[in-house]
Amino acid sequence: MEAKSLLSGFQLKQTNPLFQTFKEHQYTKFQYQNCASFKPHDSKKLFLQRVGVNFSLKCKKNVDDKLENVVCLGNDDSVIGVRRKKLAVFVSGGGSNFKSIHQACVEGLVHGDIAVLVTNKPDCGGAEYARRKDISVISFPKTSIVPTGLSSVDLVTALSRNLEVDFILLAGYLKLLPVELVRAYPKSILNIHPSLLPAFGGKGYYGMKVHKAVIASGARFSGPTVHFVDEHYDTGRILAQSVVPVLANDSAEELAARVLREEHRLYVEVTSALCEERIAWREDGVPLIQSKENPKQYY
Ligand SMILES: Nc1nc2c(c(=O)[nH]1)N[C@@H](CN(C=O)c1ccc(C(=O)N[C@@H](CCC(=O)O)C(=O)O)cc1)CN2
Ligand SMILES: NCC(=O)N[C@@H]1O[C@H](COP(=O)([O-])[O-])[C@@H](O)[C@H]1O
Repeated sequence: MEAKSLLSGFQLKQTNPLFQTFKEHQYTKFQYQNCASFKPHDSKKLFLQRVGVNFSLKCKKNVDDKLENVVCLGNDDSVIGVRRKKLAVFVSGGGSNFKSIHQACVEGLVHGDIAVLVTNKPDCGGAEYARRKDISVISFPKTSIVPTGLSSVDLVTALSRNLEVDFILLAGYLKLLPVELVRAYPKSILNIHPSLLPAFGGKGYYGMKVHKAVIASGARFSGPTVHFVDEHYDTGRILAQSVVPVLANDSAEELAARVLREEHRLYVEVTSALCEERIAWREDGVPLIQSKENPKQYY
């Protein structure tokens, strides 16, 4: 259903105090996400976006006195929309991608919240940040060094049943995810890798090892890849990539820093699309992202 025709189906009630807010922001045009799949009586909240700028107004004040989910009222005052998602992030180190995604959730760039951090290194920088932000931390896997870690079965229960996590984001997690978890979250686990997969991926390719291999190869370009996770290292379906130059005199550290800056941007962009249900699957199994600015376009 065309957004325009749907818009005519909803009388935006100007008497509602929320809609007074729209006037303050001089909204020129609305882009309705996934409206066609909702019926006026659905009790979901519609995630409205101002075309060109991702701006999400929210229906009630939260603890930070910030606005939360927008409400689009149907003729019968019903509400519809995209549900805010729950995320689990897996890290093993400093967690700069994790921090970047958390900040994007707080600022409203990502329609989701980080429910839990999972790590095999309970003392890592990512875990320390999580504790400072009152985000739950789970240790995984259970080892002699980390006896408090969860088993694979207990982790699946904790994430899927107790925390009701929608999506899992790997961000510098350096262990192979168990098959139980991969199968429990089909098409719902992403990983970011610091090279243009399928090049420079697989067992042994992580952190600085990747950038050293890229430089040694003479490659002129590198960049991050966000892909869905399957049962093997780095072989899941590629969802997004971004390219940065490899300069003639680059050290591995300089290249790593250039790629990492692009990782932070790309992972937030992809997580935003994931939480707004803007991921589509081509007939040949390739995942695509629906453009925020023009829903008829995919990339
Ligand atoms: N089932 C999956 N699990 C994980 C994936 C995946 O694609 N499928 N991605 C990795 C992240 N990763 C690359 O993006 C990656 C991480 C670690 C390794 C690796 O070789 N690890 C070493 C151990 C390193 C350590 O313990 O310090 C190893 O397994 O020998 C390769 C790729 C996360 N999990
Ligand atoms: N193969 C996995 C891998 O190498 N992942 C890489 O680990 C770094 C984690 O940094 P962060 O902890 O600061 O986000 C990132 O560069 C990420 O691409």
